[in-house]
Amino acid sequence: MKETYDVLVVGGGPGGALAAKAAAEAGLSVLLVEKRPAIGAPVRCAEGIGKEALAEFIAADPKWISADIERAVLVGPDGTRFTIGGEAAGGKVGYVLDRKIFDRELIWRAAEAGAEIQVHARASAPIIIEGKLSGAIIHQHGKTYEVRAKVVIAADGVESKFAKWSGIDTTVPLWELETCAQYIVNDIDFDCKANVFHVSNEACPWGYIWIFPKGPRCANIGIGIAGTKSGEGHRAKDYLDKYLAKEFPNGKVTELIVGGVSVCKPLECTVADNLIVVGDAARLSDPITGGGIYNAMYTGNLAGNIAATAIKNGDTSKKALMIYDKTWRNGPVGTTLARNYAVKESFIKMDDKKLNSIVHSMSDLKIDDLSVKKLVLAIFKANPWLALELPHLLKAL
Ligand SMILES: Cc1cc2nc3c(=O)[nH]c(=O)nc-3n(C[C@H](O)[C@H](O)[C@H](O)COP(=O)(O)OP(=O)(O)OC[C@H]3O[C@@H](n4cnc5c(N)ncnc54)[C@H](O)[C@@H]3O)c2cc1C
Repeated sequence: MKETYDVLVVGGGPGGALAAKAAAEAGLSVLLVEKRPAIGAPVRCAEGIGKEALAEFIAADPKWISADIERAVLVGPDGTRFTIGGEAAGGKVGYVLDRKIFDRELIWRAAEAGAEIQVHARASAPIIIEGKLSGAIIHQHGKTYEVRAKVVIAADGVESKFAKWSGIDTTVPLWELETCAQYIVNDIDFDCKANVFHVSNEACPWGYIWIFPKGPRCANIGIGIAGTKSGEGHRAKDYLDKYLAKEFPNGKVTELIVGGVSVCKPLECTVADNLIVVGDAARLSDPITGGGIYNAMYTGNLAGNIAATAIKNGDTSKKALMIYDKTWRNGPVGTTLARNYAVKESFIKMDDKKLNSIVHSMSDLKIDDLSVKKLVLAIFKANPWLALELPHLLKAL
């Protein structure tokens, strides 16, 4: 590890990897530090991503794809199913990744572009000189390093501390932090071409249960519930155990993971002097699905490029970096997050009777793609009472 770099990236997930790659490709000296000893492990993810979203950054490769997904199925509290996909989705839909391999591939590409990668290297504090962020203290193998950088990219995920240390309020309200548990379940009979989402206040309050195939007889089966709904005897894992006992009593569990997903609004501002915040650290996971791989890749790539321009122009002030914040916020990522936050706020608090009514009406719908906007408009059409109950949601579309 050297003492000085142009860019220091904190975190080796998809956001950090894309940031490091973009900055290195622009000719900058880049150090990426990852606190865990291995990139991509342990996996804290259900690993689903849309095909088109993925293709923006990397061509699909069977070595890190676990399953090719042809349809999505929404299951209501009473078991009513709404399926979308197949021809209606133009044969696209998504993949379930193998993130242990996928995350390593992304990091490898950053390294290939020239970024230095250090694992088991934890950023523990920012270096502040004359009131300005100037690098970070890094701990690795019992040694402490002072690493200076012109720009730090905080890609340290949902548990992010770096932005907070640098003066940005990153607090996630407990009710907007989904607490998740997921098993890899083997030896099960199920539709291995479908990602399944169950909604039910009784079975998964203020969240959902997912079944994402990993292979013909194997799936990630998990649950996210609102932090405020979790407690002794009814933690995410307790709900998941109940679900598994009912739906897949003979499934063989080979892995358990737990984790958190923020479903709040993005940070009010994602830059500061010499700092850019990306991905989950910027609270950019989708408020409805909790998905954040694409948004992390998108903002990581953008951050690497903006950092390169700012450094070349000799101005890495908050004002100069604001173009990063404006670009993602005013583009498709920001507008989708804002709309889906409004959708989530309205739907999450509905009782099971209302959820059933919506899923029943959806099961009769004929819509031609997976867009949330089209789906919500169609639901409103079939459930006119929603327009009275949720007028602000129509405006947000
Ligand atoms: C149970 C669960 C299921 C999910 N399912 C999906 C899904 O199906 N699809 C989807 O798109 N998204 C899903 N997500 C969300 C997805 O995992 C994240 O949105 C995505 O990984 C964000 O990427 P990132 O690079 O911002 O952060 P991360 O991938 O979290 O990477 C951050 C990295 O920073 C490292 N780090 C943290 N602090 C430091 C430090 N101080 N020093 C050095 N390194 C540090 C961490 O170890 C970590 O490796 C799920 C999340 C959970 C918890």
